Amino acid sequence: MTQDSTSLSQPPVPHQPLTLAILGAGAWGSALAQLARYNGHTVNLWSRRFGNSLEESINAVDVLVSAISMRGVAVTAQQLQTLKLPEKIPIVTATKGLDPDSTRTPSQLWGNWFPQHPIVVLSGPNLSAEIEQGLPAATVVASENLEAAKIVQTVFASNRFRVYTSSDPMGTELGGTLKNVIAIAAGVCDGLQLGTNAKSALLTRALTEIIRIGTHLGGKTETFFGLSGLGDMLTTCNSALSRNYRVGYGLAEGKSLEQVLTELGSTAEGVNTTNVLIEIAHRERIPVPISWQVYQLLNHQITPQKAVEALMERDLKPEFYDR
Ligand SMILES: NC(=O)c1ccc[n+]([C@@H]2O[C@H](COP(=O)([O-])OP(=O)(O)OC[C@H]3O[C@@H](n4cnc5c(N)ncnc54)[C@H](O)[C@@H]3O)[C@@H](O)[C@H]2O)c1
Ligand SMILES: O=P(O)(O)OC[C@H](O)CO
Repeated sequence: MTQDSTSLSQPPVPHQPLTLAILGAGAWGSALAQLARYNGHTVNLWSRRFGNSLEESINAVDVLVSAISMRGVAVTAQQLQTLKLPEKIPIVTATKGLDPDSTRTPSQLWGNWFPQHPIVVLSGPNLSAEIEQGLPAATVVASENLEAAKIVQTVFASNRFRVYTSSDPMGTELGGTLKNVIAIAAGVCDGLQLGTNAKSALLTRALTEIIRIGTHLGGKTETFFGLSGLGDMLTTCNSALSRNYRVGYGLAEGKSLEQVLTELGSTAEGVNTTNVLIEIAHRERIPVPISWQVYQLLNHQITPQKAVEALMERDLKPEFYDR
């Protein structure tokens, strides 16, 4: 068997066991902890509800990972600022959401609060239930500090989890965040049994919409065609394991949002993300027709059937505008 020539040109990677603090012992924090432990690393998995204090959990760690849902990020970071985080360690953010107060992404928030630390975004098609079963998956670690991204790559990469680096943290983060809005729409599409043609049309036009917003906010176009963009959209929009997809599916079945969220009993970031996204889109005057219908649906302004009609009856236009 010939060796992959690209691997010969890659720099040597540190394989020594590290100590990680993973904040958030929910579905994703627990799966990331399993991946890191699989590679022989020590993990302090912190929960606000049980176990060691935040101060104990971050003591002498080499890497900090945040897998907290969006609503807990600001409050946890504020707590962290009063503590002594080991100097210059990478902070990895794995949250897929937008801050409702500032409309900023988690990596922007972490970068603002901890300017001395390299910030790394971890995002990709990563349903935690599949990862915890040991099924193969891939993800992206993106940072302006490529050395930090490479460290995080080696922490998590294994024969069951392939990790790519990227120098586009904003694009990587926005792909994973914005697809949650589309996953709600995809759940509606399947719940109404609109067929395969409709689903393909929805996802293809949604990618155009994500790229329009994502590039406006600073992401690179090609990133949205990668694992953290198209890849994560395909996973989340096609799996009943996705909580955001289940929100849309439940709404199409005639359930109220409150009922769906109660039955879910877990984080569906797309609900908050839709509201923040529409605020950004209005402020920046970015057309987001699909996300707008999801927004109206979540805010009890329209039925699933009316949302489909509204999308189908929009003004006719070319698929692509000439540049
Ligand atoms: N589950 C997945 O498959 C998956 C995969 C990739 C990314 N993500 C993202 O990871 C994030 C977490 O998702 P999850 O699936 O683990 O959700 P979850 O509901 O299972 O867990 C959320 C975690 O955040 C913590 N948290 C919430 N509010 C908090 C607060 N105020 N203070 C401190 N901690 C708080 C909870 O205690 C819990 O540990 C989300 O942004 C999600 O989009 C999830
Ligand atoms: O369960 P969801 O909808 O939050 O999706 C989980 C991950 O984001 C999939 O990559």
